[in-house]
Amino acid sequence: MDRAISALVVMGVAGCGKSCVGAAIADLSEGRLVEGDAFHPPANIAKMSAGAPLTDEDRAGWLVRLGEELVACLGAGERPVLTCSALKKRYRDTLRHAVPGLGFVYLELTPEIAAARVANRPGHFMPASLIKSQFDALEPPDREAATLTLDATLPLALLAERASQWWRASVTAGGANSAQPEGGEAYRSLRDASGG
Ligand SMILES: Nc1ncnc2c1ncn2[C@@H]1O[C@H](COP(=O)(O)OP(=O)(O)OP(=O)(O)O)[C@@H](O)[C@H]1O
Ligand SMILES: O=C(O)[C@H](O)[C@@H](O)[C@H](O)[C@H](O)CO
Repeated sequence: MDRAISALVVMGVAGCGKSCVGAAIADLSEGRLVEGDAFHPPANIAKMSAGAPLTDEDRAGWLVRLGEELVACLGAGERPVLTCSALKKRYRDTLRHAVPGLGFVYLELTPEIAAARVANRPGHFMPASLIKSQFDALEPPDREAATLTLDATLPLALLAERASQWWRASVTAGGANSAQPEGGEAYRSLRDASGG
């Protein structure tokens, strides 16, 4: 069944730019920004603040809650842009189960840059010491349907424009092209490597 991308998840490790890029995409696309971190239970925030990485169990309820929030937004006629690390494929599948046809924008960067960004962000609960565990858990969404991989070091405005263009294209293709992974551009796993 043809399906347009109704909602976006901006994903990647801590420090990749999910909040900044997600907000910029929401502005450009008349979407509603949903900050995934706001839905972590206090125990998860306390655990990360103490320098301990989250486990699959820690994240399970959080991901279900995020799926519910996406459904509620769509039910209210909004276009949600969710920021969520979504590090593993099964995490992304939990969100896809809640919202079929979900699009993922993956902000890719190196551990070194992620650590530097997290270290230079005073007042945020996430310590740079957890960056390695983020990459240890990361399963890049290569070859998964409806995913766009972007270089997280590109200028913020360019990242937001490319993601918004891709989302707009998916809406168009949803009416005309197959939703199969090999179908329209919006449904393939794309890597935008054209640089700045
Ligand atoms: N494209 C970019 N170029 C340069 N710096 C960026 C870019 N995107 C984000 N940053 C900077 O990197 C830091 C992390 O950005 P942001 O908080 O949006 O990442 P995040 O993925 O939401 O992090 P977390 O998952 O830890 O909340 C911030 O200081 C931000 O200003
Ligand atoms: O899945 C995770 O390990 C967590 O969601 C982290 O990614 C934090 O939410 C976020 O990055 C805070 O900085």
